[in-house]
Amino acid sequence: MEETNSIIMQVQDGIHRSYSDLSSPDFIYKLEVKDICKSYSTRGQEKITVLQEINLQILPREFVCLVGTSGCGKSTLLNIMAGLISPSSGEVFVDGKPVTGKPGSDRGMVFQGYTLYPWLTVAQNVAFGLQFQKMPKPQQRDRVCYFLDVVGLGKFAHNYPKQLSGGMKQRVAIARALANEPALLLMDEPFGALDAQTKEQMQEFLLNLWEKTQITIVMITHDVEEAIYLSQRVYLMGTHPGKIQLEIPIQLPEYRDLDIKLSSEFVDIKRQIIHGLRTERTTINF
Ligand SMILES: Nc1ncnc2c1ncn2[C@@H]1O[C@H](COP(=O)(O)OP(=O)(O)OP(=O)(O)O)[C@@H](O)[C@H]1O
Repeated sequence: MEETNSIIMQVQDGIHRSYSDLSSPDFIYKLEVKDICKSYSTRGQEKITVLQEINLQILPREFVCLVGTSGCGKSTLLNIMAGLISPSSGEVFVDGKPVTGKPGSDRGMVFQGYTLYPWLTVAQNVAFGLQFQKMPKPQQRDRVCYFLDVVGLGKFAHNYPKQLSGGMKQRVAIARALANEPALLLMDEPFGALDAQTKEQMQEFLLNLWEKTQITIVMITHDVEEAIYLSQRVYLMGTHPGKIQLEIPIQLPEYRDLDIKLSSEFVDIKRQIIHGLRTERTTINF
């Protein structure tokens, strides 16, 4: 392989996306987390440090998952990336620009709970953010139709959320985030509430969507198999305080089907991550 400074060196076999040359002076990470620390002051108790010196660099069009034991600070970190909460120190950059405000057209967010507005139709939910951009109505309609088709829900535009299954609701939430055309999608356990079968369908759907788009995705999950199946890199977070414990490049072909979960390569990676999580759990002092 020729590209010596490219992340594709980490991937064996299969078809690769051509990432830019990391050594180029013009190279800008899609997302860069620099020396992030976060402490909370709790009433009557001393300050707790939740995140300590977190540094991450995410490439354009990468799919990266964060895993870690409960309470290690994953959601806090994702919310800092989104600009929903401020770090105590350090900075986050998207496309080289510091993150200062709430998610907008550059950063989309999808949460675990079904965060749709129950009084709005599916189409109105997807259009919600577009109204704030003051986009003309015909353009809004086109954009909503397009993204409902992308998530396979074109026929449900006039339905209400209560008429949809859990997986369908999450697809609407993804369409709503995508409708703003973010270059970066931040997902906090988006499939955590789904049954095993729907979850696998959604994993296939998301991987397919990612393959078809240029989008960069950072996702939190408790499901180690999900993290390996979806991403190019997994970060294992340690706890008390939260920190990056291990970075695991996922050396699997980029185009994957669900059966890859049964392969020996996949199981080897799973073993590595599960051992990392176990070690972390046994070193926690409560
Ligand atoms: N607003 C807050 N004030 C005080 N402590 C907080 C606040 N938000 C989170 N914490 C604490 O920060 C730590 C990290 O929480 P966070 O939700 O980021 O963890 P997590 O890894 O996402 O957990 P889980 O996997 O269970 O969702 C926890 O100990 C939590 O109690």
